[in-house]
Amino acid sequence: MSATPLGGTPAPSSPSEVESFLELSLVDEPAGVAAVRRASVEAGLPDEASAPARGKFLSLLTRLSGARRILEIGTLGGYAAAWILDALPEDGHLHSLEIDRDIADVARANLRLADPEGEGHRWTVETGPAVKALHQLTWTRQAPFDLVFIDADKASTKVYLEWALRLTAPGSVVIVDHVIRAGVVGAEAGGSEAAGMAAALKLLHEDPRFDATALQTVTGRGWDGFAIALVTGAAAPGSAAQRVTVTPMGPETVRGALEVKNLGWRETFSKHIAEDWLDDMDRRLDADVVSWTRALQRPGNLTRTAVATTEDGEVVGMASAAPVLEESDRLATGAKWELFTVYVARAWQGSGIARRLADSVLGDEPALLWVLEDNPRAQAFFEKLGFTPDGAREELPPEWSGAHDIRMVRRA
Ligand SMILES: C[S@@+](CC[C@H](N)C(=O)[O-])C[C@H]1O[C@@H](n2cnc3c(N)ncnc32)[C@H](O)[C@@H]1O
Repeated sequence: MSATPLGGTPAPSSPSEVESFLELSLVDEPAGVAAVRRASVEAGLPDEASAPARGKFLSLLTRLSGARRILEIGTLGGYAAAWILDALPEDGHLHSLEIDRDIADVARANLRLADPEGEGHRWTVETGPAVKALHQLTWTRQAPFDLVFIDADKASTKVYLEWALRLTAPGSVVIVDHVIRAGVVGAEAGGSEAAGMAAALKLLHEDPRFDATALQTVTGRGWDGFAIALVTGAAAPGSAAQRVTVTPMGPETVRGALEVKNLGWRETFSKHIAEDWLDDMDRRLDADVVSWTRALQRPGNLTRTAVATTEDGEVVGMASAAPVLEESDRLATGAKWELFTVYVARAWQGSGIARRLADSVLGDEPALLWVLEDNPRAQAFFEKLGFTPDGAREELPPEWSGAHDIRMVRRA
């Protein structure tokens, strides 16, 4: 049959006919993307590019996830890359890795058709073995990537997933294409590709830093499938961070928690607050320990606290939240809880502890927080927790040398 748009006849009756039917009915290939597909065929590239419906899926995923920094492993002629670029915001960047020099040259020429002005700032095709490039990406400022698309040599997929963990942040999305090929998924099915995919699926399942599923699909090329994973921010299995426990603050952990907080203030605010003021804060530590301990034990205390403690009993992180007190905040945002503090000792930063602390005091309830306007790192962390700036801005007291806080809100 010849596939026809909705309402056409006869009905499609095979996977390739259904695929053509869906493409005609649903997937409008943008002109630049179509040009890349045609140029790839003319260049005689292997017929291994994503199908249009898969390309559109990647494009939608880019928009759904709000991804700005994207990593693709396995460029081929740049067909999937062109779909991603079609959805990428103006200030976004796609970094794509291709081992074959000739193929990478074709991909660059193709992507110039789709995005002539974007080379070097909206997109880059890097030639060479992906593992080498991934190693170098850890030293550049391009990571963390918001979205990683793994579509290269299947035997190495587990290794690419391990790199993806190093090059992403909690909230990032990872797609692995072709986890299923002709129904083959397990190592027992034989071959290095099947073994590679089986190892990748095992990692996606067992490593708490991923929360993943896989869907099998039928395309014109046969029985296929992809996995999709969220990077969770949990600690690596077996790592020291995983053995850190998060519990409510008690009298025995108040001092450690306040020491972590005071150090956090020095690291974060020393350019805004005078040294004397920070020294005073340290001198008040004993008095603060007494007042925090009393406050925690006071009947009806509504403040929620959390501390992160190592196996040796050292406090390496703390967080606190309380019901929103300011009527104006509550009315403007609908938030129930205000996150007051989240601090993690420097040596433990980046290991998922801050997220565990914040989750412990907020759960998933609507919440707000105020954060220094000039602290993009903290704002990026809170964005990964689901907070967004709502436009409110306040000048801080005089000792803050004119600095401002902005309000960030996480709705239900
Ligand atoms: C399935 S194709 C990619 C298709 C492309 N993502 C798309 O959907 O349009 C796989 C590509 O990965 C490349 N590749 C294979 N091994 C690689 C490696 N070790 N490093 C980088 N690229 C690799 C191949 O040369 C090939 O072009």
